[in-house]
Amino acid sequence: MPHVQANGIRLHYRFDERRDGAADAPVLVLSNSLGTTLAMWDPQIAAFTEHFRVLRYDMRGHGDSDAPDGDYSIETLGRDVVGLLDALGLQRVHFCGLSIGGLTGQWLGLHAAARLQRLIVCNTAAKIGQADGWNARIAQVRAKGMTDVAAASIGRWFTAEFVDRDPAAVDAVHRQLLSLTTPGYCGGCAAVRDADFRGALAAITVPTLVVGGRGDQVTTVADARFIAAGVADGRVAEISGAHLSNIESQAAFDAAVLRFLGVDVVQHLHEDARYAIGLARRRETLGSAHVDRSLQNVTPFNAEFQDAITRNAWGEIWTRAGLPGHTRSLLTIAMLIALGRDGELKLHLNAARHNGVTRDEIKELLMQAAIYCGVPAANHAFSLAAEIFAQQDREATQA
Ligand SMILES: O=C(O)CC1=CCC(=O)O1
Repeated sequence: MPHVQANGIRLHYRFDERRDGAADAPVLVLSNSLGTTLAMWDPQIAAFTEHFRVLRYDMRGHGDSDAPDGDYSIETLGRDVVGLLDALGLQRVHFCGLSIGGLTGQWLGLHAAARLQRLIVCNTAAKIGQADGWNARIAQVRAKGMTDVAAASIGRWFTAEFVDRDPAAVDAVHRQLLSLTTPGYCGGCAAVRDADFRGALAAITVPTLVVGGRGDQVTTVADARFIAAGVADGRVAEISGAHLSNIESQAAFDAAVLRFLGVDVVQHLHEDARYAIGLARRRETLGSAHVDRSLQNVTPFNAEFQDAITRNAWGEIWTRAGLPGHTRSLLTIAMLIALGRDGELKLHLNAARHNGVTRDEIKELLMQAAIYCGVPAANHAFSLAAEIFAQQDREATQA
């Protein structure tokens, strides 16, 4: 288990060479979230080492790195990274950090830009949470240890659907949380509590990708958009999943990061990965119940068609970064009205709410359709929409 002496502590790291052994390949550094270890990046290693040498480390207070007593700061965590790079003789790297790792990334973008080629900050914000909340969490861990906080974290970090689908992956993260010491975890909480980059983002000039999880309630897609709009050269990739989106939506996460780092993902994406990305996007838009029904109804006759829809419609087009899901839903409804395809139209009138489309927006769309598709088409669409809304209301009262 290699360690370096960096910024006054022993920092544990792991360096995975590129698959083909290219010693001069660019380096991608991965920085973990509060409460996890460098093992949180296990799902990424196979795809990332196809293209990069991958350096991951346990942030101070976590895993096998030293956990000194006292409050940490994001500046200290940033200087740990600079110390790690110096110790390993690495001048410039790509840096990818999640949550507190994304705060560290913002600090590096401001104070160590010369060391960065490209910056990726994931499931993070310019400011995460409020001081009161962090102080309460610190007090809870000091009084009772990690048990309750670990259970609550799992509830925030993954969607319920993922907890059911992949309990082993969730359990691995739970064990990382339980392995932490009180000083290590509380020191990290203090660093998050005190970090606020809201007024400083414009000074980050390194090209930056901000990855946001559509199901992330901790650091939202709105937080991701705020960072991307604030830095000089930013863009957002919205993917499925909650806070630990690299685990929950591995294929989409890998694709977003690799695309930003210049890998021709369309070429490189394995069909299984495209299927996984597509299935997650399809579930998110149409709802898991509908997708489960479709999968249960697969027959030898329609299996290849179902597979093609998942990979192409959902894995390739609905996941493209160029338009938000909200716009794609509105466009899809408009096209289905024009084509007069009632079955698909009802499906998307029902699903659009999952992409943030409101009933008022659907009404406006139907008014517009009355001009461009004709009054009979819009009239019919109004009655289908009314049917769908009534059904949604019935389901809401039954729930
Ligand atoms: O602990 C959480 O739920 C969220 C979090 C904030 C910073 C981090 O790394 O995780």
